[in-house]
Amino acid sequence: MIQLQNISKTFRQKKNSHKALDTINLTIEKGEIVGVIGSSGAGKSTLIRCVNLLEQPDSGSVVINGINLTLLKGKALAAQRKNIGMIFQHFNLLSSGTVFENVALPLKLEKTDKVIIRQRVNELLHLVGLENKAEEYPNNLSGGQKQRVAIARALANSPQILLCDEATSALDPVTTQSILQLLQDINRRLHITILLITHEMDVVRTICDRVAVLDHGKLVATGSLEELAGNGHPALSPFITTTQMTVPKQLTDTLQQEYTEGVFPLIEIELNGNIHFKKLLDTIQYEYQLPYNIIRADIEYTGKANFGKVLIHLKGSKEINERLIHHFNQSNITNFIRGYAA
Ligand SMILES: Nc1ncnc2c1ncn2[C@@H]1O[C@H](COP(=O)(O)OP(=O)(O)OP(=O)(O)O)[C@@H](O)[C@H]1O
Repeated sequence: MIQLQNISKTFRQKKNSHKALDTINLTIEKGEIVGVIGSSGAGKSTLIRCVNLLEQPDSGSVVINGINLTLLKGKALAAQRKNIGMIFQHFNLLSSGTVFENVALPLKLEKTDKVIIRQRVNELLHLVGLENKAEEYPNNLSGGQKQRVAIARALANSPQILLCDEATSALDPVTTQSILQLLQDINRRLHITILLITHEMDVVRTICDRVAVLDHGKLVATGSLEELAGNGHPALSPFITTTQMTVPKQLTDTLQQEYTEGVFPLIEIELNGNIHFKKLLDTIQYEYQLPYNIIRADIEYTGKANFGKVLIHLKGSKEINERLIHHFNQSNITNFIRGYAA
């Protein structure tokens, strides 16, 4: 179990100081996969680096399986760190060493017997599906293969915890899925606790049991995606759809900001715990009996909840369109009129 208790960290540079982490309290149970999300600069890397004390917090405690790492130094700390593997966005492999040598490195540093090293490295390469690449150099591998080598190396000392700092951010979507599958497999087979940083909601949806949302150094929400999305938690919405939906060409030709005769509102609606897509369409179609066109839809489904955005062209009379928009406003359904088009 990982317990982060009242962790704070301020970076000071000349006259400037920046509080990167502000009194973070987070507990991660053994065997969990927890994703940390937050916008750029929110403190994600700093937080994950505090877990293995690559970054020393100014105050607070990092307690792992009951041992307070923040009180340890030197050899005692090094011994505890062996229990925590880490992988990075850019893999951080030794380009002058073969795949075998890269994976063997942590064991060599431990002065492990050569026969045992060979056996263990082969086991690890088998686990990550690279048994036939042992003698290759990292430069001859794809991004996904490099990350597999990094994962094998991170597991060399049989850690109970794996920290992943944007581990799939440099990979294409298909490779991302295969690395996530590998991480999930490792979590299940070896019961390794995984704490990962990501800015991709897909990563969270694919493998995380829980998500922790950081905002300006503060932990603003924790829970399963279903819980947070189901409650329409505002902390999640920036990671779902941040950009405005583009209006297609056939509508921009007649798009105008004010209502006049012959144009109809183009309305962007946010889907969250407050409103489900199906309920939204039922309201428009059956309750208000309003003709409409769905112009764009970007929807994620998690459990019973959905979240995302839809762009709808309401084609009713001026009065009924306005009544529906009033209903949205009264019901806390976030909406934004992008203009009026024919
Ligand atoms: N070594 C450092 N010295 C000074 N400031 C730092 C240092 N490391 C991080 N910061 C600052 O602390 C804040 C949090 O940084 P951090 O890298 O943890 O954020 P992040 O959420 O991981 O961002 P990103 O998604 O862009 O990687 C940022 O404002 C950053 O500039």
